[in-house]
Amino acid sequence: MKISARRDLKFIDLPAIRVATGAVRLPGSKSISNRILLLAALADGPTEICDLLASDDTERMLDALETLGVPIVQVSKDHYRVQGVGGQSPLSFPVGEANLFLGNAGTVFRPLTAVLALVQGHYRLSGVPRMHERPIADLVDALRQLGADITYLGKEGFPPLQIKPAPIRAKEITVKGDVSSQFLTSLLMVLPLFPPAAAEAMAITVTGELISRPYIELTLALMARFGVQVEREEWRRFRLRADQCYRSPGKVFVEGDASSASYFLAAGAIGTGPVRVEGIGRNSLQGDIRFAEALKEMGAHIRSGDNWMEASAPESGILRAINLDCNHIPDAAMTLAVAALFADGATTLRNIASWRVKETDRLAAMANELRKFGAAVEEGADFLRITPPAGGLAANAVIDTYDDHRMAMCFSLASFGAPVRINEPDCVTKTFPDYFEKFSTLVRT
Ligand SMILES: O=C(O)C1=C[C@@H](OP(=O)(O)O)[C@@H](O)[C@H](O)C1
Ligand SMILES: C=C(OP(=O)(O)O)C(=O)O
Repeated sequence: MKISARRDLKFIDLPAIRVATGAVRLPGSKSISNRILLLAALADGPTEICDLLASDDTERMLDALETLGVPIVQVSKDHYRVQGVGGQSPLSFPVGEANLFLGNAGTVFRPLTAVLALVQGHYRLSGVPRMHERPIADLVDALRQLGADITYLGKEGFPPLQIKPAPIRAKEITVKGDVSSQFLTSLLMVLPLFPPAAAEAMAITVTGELISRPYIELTLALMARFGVQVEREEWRRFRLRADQCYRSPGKVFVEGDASSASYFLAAGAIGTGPVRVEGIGRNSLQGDIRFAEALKEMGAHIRSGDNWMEASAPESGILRAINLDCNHIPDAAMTLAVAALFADGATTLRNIASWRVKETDRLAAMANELRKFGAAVEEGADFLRITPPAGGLAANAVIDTYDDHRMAMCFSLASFGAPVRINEPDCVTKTFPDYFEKFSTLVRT
């Protein structure tokens, strides 16, 4: 049965929800979709991509690649054919001069900066105002070590950027790992663009702690699908085996999005369940699959198969409070922060300083909005401690979403405790345009 949620462009009102059961097919993974689109463009020959995510972040990558002259055909709704422009040395795009608007998509802005810094063209890269507040200096510093000509057009260390042709020298470089793993991902993805002899001289050393490591594993796994093996020494040093270039795997399928799965699995864990997500399974490439382990620690029942996962609530109906290092699941950890409202004590989510430089300052935003339900929230430099309100969640809270898709999606779960209004719900278009429609098919008042 569908819930009757009132919705217009400005807000969505969710009634108090008691139960969540059923199954949803997940949208494609954002992280996999954008990596595969770029790898396909850099490969030699055509790649068929099935189950690609349709959302703002993937549209930004598709638009950028088309602007650069990469031939892309949409075969059907989520099925694309990309004609790679690789196989020439040095690599260049058919369009050597372009202005690219990349929205707020980190998985587009950072990797394209690295690729375009090497291809000897004139490019300007910009995004929404928030993208111009998200740091990129660590990546630019690493590319400058190779000789790249990159200028900050606004504030030093932040987009927008201008890239000009420059002599590039392959050499050993360093990159900081403690602000975003996307910088290392971007450098890894361009390793095969160097001519074979030069690639031998290339190595990337990470300085400082490397955060969000599963996303590096995802990058390496997808590069391997496109025929490129990277050798790594622990999480410190990465280099290419000689003489490798990207080769189209022919046809690739995009898994369902594990971060998007977290909202539905949490719904099952809070609201009776079982709730099943289809499109990811126990062998997923994505690190956010480990969100299910956190839910299990909170007492939820989890089952999984090759292409599905399912969550249901503990017999007691109440989740256990946890104390968890969430560095490996930075996106899905936001879902845990809202699930914490339904726990039997104070939940602590640690090692999430990167939240401050994402779609919004997520530590501050999350603390503000959780307090609207009467929760006691301690906001540390890199942690949150959430104590649920003793007498149940305050009714009719009005939640601001800060143009952050995950704020909108994870606060839908608060409706299991009380009616809630979510402002500006359309920010979900970044990764999951029909989130609220899918959510409403699972829940009952
Ligand atoms: O590489 C990726 O696909 C991503 C890496 C993570 O960012 P950080 O490495 O900045 O934590 C994650 O939050 C983001 O949504 C996607
Ligand atoms: C941090 C996120 O996005 P981005 O890829 O823009 O970094 C996210 O989706 O939660």
